[in-house]
Amino acid sequence: MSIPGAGALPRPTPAYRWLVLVFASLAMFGNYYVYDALNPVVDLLREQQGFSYRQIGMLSSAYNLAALLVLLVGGYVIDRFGARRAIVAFAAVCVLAAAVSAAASSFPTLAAGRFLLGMGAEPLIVAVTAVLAKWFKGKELSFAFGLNLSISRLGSASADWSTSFAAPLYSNWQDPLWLSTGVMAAGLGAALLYWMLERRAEGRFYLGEAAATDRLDLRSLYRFSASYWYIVALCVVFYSTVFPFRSFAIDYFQQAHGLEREAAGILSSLLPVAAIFATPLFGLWVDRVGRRSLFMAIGSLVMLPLFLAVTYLPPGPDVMVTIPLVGSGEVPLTLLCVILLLGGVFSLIPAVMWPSVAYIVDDRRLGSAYALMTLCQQLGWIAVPLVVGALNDRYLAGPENPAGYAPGMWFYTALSSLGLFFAWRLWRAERGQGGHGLETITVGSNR
Ligand SMILES: C[C@H](NC(=O)[C@@H](N)CCCCN)C(=O)O
Repeated sequence: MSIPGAGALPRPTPAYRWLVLVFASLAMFGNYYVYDALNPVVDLLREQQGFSYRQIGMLSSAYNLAALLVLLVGGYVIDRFGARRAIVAFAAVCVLAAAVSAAASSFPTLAAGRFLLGMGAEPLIVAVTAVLAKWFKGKELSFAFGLNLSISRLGSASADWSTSFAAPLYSNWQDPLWLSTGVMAAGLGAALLYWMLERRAEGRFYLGEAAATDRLDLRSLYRFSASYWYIVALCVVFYSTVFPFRSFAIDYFQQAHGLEREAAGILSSLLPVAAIFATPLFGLWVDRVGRRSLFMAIGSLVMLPLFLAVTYLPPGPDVMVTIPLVGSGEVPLTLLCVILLLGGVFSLIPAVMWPSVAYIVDDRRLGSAYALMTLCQQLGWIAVPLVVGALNDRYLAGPENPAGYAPGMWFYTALSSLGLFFAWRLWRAERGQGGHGLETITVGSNR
């Protein structure tokens, strides 16, 4: 929407832009916290509610199913009502979803809460992306995206850390979820502050044309190149591996490796913590050197042996890991090394993969390209927790039978090898005649 007389208005000041980034990112902090708040209560849900691993997998998939449905119309809602209102509305849905989950007394109600969360959380991510594009286009857009993602990951890490700083809440599975409702309510507060900031900016600053949101145009399916589809395929298998692994990780560290809940939470948090720092750095590095498809292939190669390493390598000596102001825990050296390596991959691949799409797809279809990629991501991510949950149940995984977790780890490994295959195909395509410059474009080059 263009603003009348916009030409006469100044662009927003840098301080105003960065304040917008802070509030939009705090809403994302709440969003990622609520999603990950379920992970540390998996063992309690099994003990206190008698849920099977298959049901835990279904809770995860309920989120993705809702996200899949709502992403089809989310772009329309954002275009129709504006990102400003959409952010507040979707953040409010997340608060409601968190409260429904915390108050649930049965599996269907908890599943309904996670379904509702998918309806709010994924379009909230899309709306925040649209807001950042609007305020930062032609300015520090990549850096703003990087910082936004880092603050979001801090939300994920904080949910893991709640096993330490909110340890007394973990006598039952509901209190940690009430805490997550409070955190998301604060996120809604941040969304409202963002709403006020943008309203105040109207008539004072020129914000440019509203950016293309991630609106899905299914006709575009036929128009993308092979390189785009290799990236989408990598995105699907990469996130279908990492996110479900995270969903089960705290419980897995407790049951299969005998860690205390606090230590398991600290260990699991190292994945997003590594990403908080490393994602923007990898982004800056790749902008300088190019070689994007090669980096995606390297990331996929590093990931390949990690799930088998946690399953079959000896644990090694215990090491004390301390997170200042949060807590500390003793974790086996092998697990620590694997999670740090996985954290590196979790930083490298997203830092390279999402921006790479912008080099491959025409500007006018970028919104559609991202929407389609997110949609495909949800499809894979729906299926994998169901499979892993079923495998854990089928092979009677538990503290008395840690080997029962091995089939799930083999499944992650199979997905990782597919990821490596797609990354390799992308690398070959990009080195050939039809390459889009993923290997060559750098900040110094003229494209
Ligand atoms: C940038 C990317 N985000 C996504 O993949 C989202 N569609 C889903 C995030 C859900 C986190 N609870 C990422 O986080 O790497």
